[in-house]
Amino acid sequence: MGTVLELRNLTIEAATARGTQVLVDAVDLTLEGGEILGLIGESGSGKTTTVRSVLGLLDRNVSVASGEVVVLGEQVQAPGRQNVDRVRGRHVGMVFQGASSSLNPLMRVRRQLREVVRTHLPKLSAEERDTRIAHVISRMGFTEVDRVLDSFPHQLSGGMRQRIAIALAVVTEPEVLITDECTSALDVTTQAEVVDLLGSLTAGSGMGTVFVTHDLMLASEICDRIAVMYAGQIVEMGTAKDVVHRPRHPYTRALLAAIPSWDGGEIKAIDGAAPRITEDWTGCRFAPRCPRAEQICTTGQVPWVEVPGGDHARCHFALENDRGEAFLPASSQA
Ligand SMILES: Nc1ncnc2c1ncn2[C@@H]1O[C@H](COP(=O)(O)OP(=O)(O)OP(=O)(O)O)[C@@H](O)[C@H]1O
Repeated sequence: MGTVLELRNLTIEAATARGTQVLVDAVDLTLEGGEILGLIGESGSGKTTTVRSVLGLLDRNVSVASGEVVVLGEQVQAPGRQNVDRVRGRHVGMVFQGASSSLNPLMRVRRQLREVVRTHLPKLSAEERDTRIAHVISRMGFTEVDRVLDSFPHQLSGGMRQRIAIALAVVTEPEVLITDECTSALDVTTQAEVVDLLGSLTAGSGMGTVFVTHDLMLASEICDRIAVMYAGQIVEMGTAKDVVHRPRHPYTRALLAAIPSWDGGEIKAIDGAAPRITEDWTGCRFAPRCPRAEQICTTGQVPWVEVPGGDHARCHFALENDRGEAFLPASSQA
């Protein structure tokens, strides 16, 4: 289906009163049409900044310092260059936490959808536009299409509103869908419905979805691949199955250990906090909190290690567990 989004060696910095802070550091990611890529990590790890760069929505003091963002083969972000307007809304759709950020409370759903289609697909006739709108609403799982289209947002439940927000994002049939904590404000049942919906919209389509969440278990349910972010870097990248069942980075293992009832055992919070990253930082960012850290981890570059099976981890000890024992081959761990 082809690559729809690439982040190449993307570094994003913020100018702050305390000097330059590196928010996203040399991130490489690709998204294929038809796949869901999870971007997960603790609050402050740089997930939102990463995806906002794709949408051209960085804060005024934040900018791309090096690298590039490429959508459908076209560079849309690079240092001193931003060309996002052509793709945003038309080729890149977005859904954020809480539908209220994308819905206009004063407009009926039908009018909101019409405005999006009119803006991004001006050549469609009124009839084609309305056919597309009715179609997208039924794809969202609504059976009473007209009733939903004639509603104001406040007349719908939270889960329905979030599905309308998704409809607004996909009505133009974008190749890239960015979702940022789009299920966080929902109860568990509604969350599952929205996750299923994203799965069915993406699978087998030409659209790739980036699913940003702090919830590793939720990501493992919906995503094909998962990228784990820590202090601005991708520290592990692999298939969802491998990242959850054979985590290669101590941070990923710590995230899993912090999940209630993951293995029925004790929940272990990750002590300490992620460091503030400046341009002269060296060594592994997780080393101060890592149970496996040794002297080598505190200086120099940390290698991006390919592990058998094709996944990657940014760790000197990616081939060992926290006790320093070599991992068994995947085939013997089932
Ligand atoms: N405009 C800004 N100026 C300075 N620092 C910023 C700015 N915006 C974000 N940051 C910092 O960048 C880091 C990454 O923030 P970001 O929101 O991308 O993380 P996140 O992983 O998405 O977290 P969350 O889940 O809480 O949204 C944080 O330390 C944050 O404080």
